[in-house]
Amino acid sequence: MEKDTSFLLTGIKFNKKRFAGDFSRFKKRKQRNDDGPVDDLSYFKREDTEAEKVVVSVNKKRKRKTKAERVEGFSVFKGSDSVPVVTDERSEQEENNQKELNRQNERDLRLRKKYGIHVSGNNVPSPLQSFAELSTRYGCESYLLHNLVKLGFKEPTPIQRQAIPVLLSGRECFAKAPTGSGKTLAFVYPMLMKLKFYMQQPSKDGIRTVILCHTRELAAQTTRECKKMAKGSKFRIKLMTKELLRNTDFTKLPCDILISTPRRLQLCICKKKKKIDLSRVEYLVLDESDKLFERSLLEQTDSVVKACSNPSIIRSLFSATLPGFVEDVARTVMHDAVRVIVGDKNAASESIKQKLIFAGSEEGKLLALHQSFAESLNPPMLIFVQSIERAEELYGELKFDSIRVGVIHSNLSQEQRESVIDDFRAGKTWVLIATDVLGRGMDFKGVKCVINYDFPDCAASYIHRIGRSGRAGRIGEAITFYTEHDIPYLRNIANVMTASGCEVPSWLLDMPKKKWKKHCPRRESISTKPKDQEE
Ligand SMILES: Nc1ncnc2c1ncn2[C@@H]1O[C@H](COP(=O)(O)OP(=O)(O)OP(=O)(O)O)[C@@H](O)[C@H]1O
Repeated sequence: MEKDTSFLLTGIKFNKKRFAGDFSRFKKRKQRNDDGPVDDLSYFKREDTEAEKVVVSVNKKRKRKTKAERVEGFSVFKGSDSVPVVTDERSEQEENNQKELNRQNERDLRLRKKYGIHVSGNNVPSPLQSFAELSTRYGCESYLLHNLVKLGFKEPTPIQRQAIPVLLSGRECFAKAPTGSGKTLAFVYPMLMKLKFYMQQPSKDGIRTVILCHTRELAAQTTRECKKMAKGSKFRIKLMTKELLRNTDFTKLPCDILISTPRRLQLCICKKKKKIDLSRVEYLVLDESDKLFERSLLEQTDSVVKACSNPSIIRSLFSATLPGFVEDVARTVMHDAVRVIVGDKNAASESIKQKLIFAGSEEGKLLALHQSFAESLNPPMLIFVQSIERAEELYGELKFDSIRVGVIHSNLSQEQRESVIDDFRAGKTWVLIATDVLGRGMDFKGVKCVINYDFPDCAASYIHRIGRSGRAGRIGEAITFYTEHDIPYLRNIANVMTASGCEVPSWLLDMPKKKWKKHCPRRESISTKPKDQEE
């Protein structure tokens, strides 16, 4: 039965004779749909012309190509597969556009291959060929480009080439790139570019960006880097300090970028009065994201992520290590994200020469350390131990030697920690003994050598610790002492070494694999005193 559509034409006098041609076309379509219900959606479909069929098939090929680009087995970051629907007739212009698009895709693939960039996700934006493209493609303000020049950065690093366009195109980003490869700039710079529109009239919308860092030291360092990159702008960049936490009415805090540890920010969220409002945050960065999602920080991180409730928020997760559980978390919080992986998944930075030394016993470690100082002390140097107690013990052993040594761990006050770091940065101390509190994220430019005095507790911790050297393309050295306790886990380190291009003796690779849970064995105390003289 024909549906009565006459109400659509009420009040219109229709000259059927004059528009007979058009009228007959409508009639034909009606007839065709007499077979089925008129309100079927197919009523609105029209037959593809031959030209359109060609375009559609080109689009299908494009669609397949985009999918092939994804890293296999990774389906988290699926989203809008927004291949444009071509409805108009194909013109010469469109054909040229398609050719240009294909050329662009090929250029992107070549560039990614050259820099070891792997991407997954839909319609991933083209990587940057140079920093100049920030201006030509994205209209970056000149003061920001000048800041890059002042910082001496000539070329983007691989992670910057890909992550910056992803964030600038308003996509969420899940990124893994080697230690010391410039991830901080990769997430700070696009933020500064996106926030630019408010520069003339600072926003009164409260906090617009949050960067979470796992330690106060890293938060302080990131704040400093942000300020360097934003120099010349009016951005209000704030570090969440103890004082700010205690004395601030957060309902009135003018702030564009807030950098904090999850613990301090959680305290502000839970405050009874004058508490912080994060519901308007536009950008949330979880730096060292795998650490932030570890059990010790998970609850605090989670409450910050929840408090940043703006539905159009752009979140990004950055780290040099990317275990499966972080991807699982990403699945639950991110939407239409792009995943960017630079280099091998389980590798350390390739510019670090890695060595394993069998020290036999605790005594043997101390001897080996003294020997390496005597042969070639190559400061500045970092020495990692597994506990606060052992850090103090080793400091006690070395402080009377003729080398300038410092120690840092979480039992020191904030002021003491800051002063130790300042001394190390200024070259007043040459050797810094540290627990894992300094194992991640810290950028001491000149560190030439890292010694793992105590074997690290997991592969990720190994990668981050040794990554304190060999930063920004410099050459570094990493020496790891091991004793009988550590032998079952040697194979895991050997795997990292192989993945980062280091030569590893074949006997090491023949060792059985052992699933690595937190390895923190009881070790004899560090002491040169004969046992009967120890207190
Ligand atoms: N494009 C660039 N060219 C040269 N140096 C750069 C560039 N971008 C960043 N750097 C420098 O590289 C060093 C390492 O950067 P950053 O601390 O961001 O590394 P990262 O990838 O976050 O390392 P980690 O994983 O250890 O935290 C810094 O000293 C930074 O100033």
